[in-house]
Amino acid sequence: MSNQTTNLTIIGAGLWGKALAKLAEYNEQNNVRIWSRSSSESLASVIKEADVILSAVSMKGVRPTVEKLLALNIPEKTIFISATKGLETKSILTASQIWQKSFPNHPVVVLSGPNLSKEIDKGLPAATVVASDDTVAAGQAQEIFSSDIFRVYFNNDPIGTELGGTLKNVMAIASGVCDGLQLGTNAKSALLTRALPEMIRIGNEMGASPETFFGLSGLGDLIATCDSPLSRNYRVGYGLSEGKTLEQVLEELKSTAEGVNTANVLVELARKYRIAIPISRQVYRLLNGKTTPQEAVKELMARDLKAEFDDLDFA
Ligand SMILES: NC(=O)C1=CN([C@@H]2O[C@H](COP(=O)(O)OP(=O)(O)OC[C@H]3O[C@@H](n4cnc5c(N)ncnc54)[C@H](O)[C@@H]3O)[C@@H](O)[C@H]2O)C=CC1
Ligand SMILES: O=C(CO)COP(=O)(O)O
Repeated sequence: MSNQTTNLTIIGAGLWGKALAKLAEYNEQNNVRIWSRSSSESLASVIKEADVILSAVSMKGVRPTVEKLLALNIPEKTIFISATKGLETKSILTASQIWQKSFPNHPVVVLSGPNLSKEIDKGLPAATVVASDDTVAAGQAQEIFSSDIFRVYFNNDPIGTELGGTLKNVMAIASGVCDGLQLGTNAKSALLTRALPEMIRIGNEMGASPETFFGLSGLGDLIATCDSPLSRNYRVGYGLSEGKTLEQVLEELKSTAEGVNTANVLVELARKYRIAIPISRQVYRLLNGKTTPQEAVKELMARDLKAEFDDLDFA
């Protein structure tokens, strides 16, 4: 590991931005600054010396953040890291796609993995993935965050890495429903196992490598989020299964549950590219008051019988 100081500015001081700041500060060679909309300092002053700018804002904050930064003449060598897990309404772009389209000459890295912020805050061990077409930038991101409590892998499939974290949020809502209705371990196992090919089908259409979904950012994050009451998306599903309205659940949560918006965007994406998304579709219907938790389960069980692997393209 190099001893050179890296100036890192984190934008977004929510749960994830703060946890990432703590992880970066754990390594003494990093000089970390954190900024949010309510900060007293100007954005221009906190990014002035930045070698790396990490965005941990929620999906709806990505475009406004990008627009603020576009006005600030950032040197092309500055690396952007995107830690958001979501899809933009209308454009159907991921956060890193927005960053890369807006800053085509900058290296963009995705950071995603099974990383429940409350566990990370306690200093519990965890692992994640940094992914980029730019291997040097990915290596630098790896150095910033790697420590004896955080193991950072890299790959060169940013879209696959990002989609793992994004699509599992919808599955976590389904999983919360499954547990809330006390459907049992067999049902949960079937749900999570069938969730993976559904995520891979979407990934195939968006240019991701199927194998990425079997890694930490796919299967890893699916397991973490779908089996933990620390996950806000899981809690959305659990709350709905208890008969609460979505508004009630979100009010109680007082935090971001990206899966709600992602489910709505996914239905558009599936329509456009004719992708079968049976689980996500039931989540969408439930979130939009078009079905009940019990009815959604019945509909999934009544689907046409099919071969287990006939819809996966691993080519
Ligand atoms: N909390 C966690 O365990 C993890 C969260 N993530 C992802 O990180 C992202 C942020 O999540 P959290 O920090 O947990 O959410 P949060 O609700 O705690 O914080 C959201 C942050 O986004 C900012 N924001 C929202 N709208 C904005 C706008 N229009 N302009 C500028 N900033 C805006 C808020 O000021 C706040 O700093 C989400 O995409 C989430 O899926 C990823 C991994 C772990
Ligand atoms: O992405 C996460 C863990 O990897 C956080 O999940 P929630 O957004 O559902 O809390």
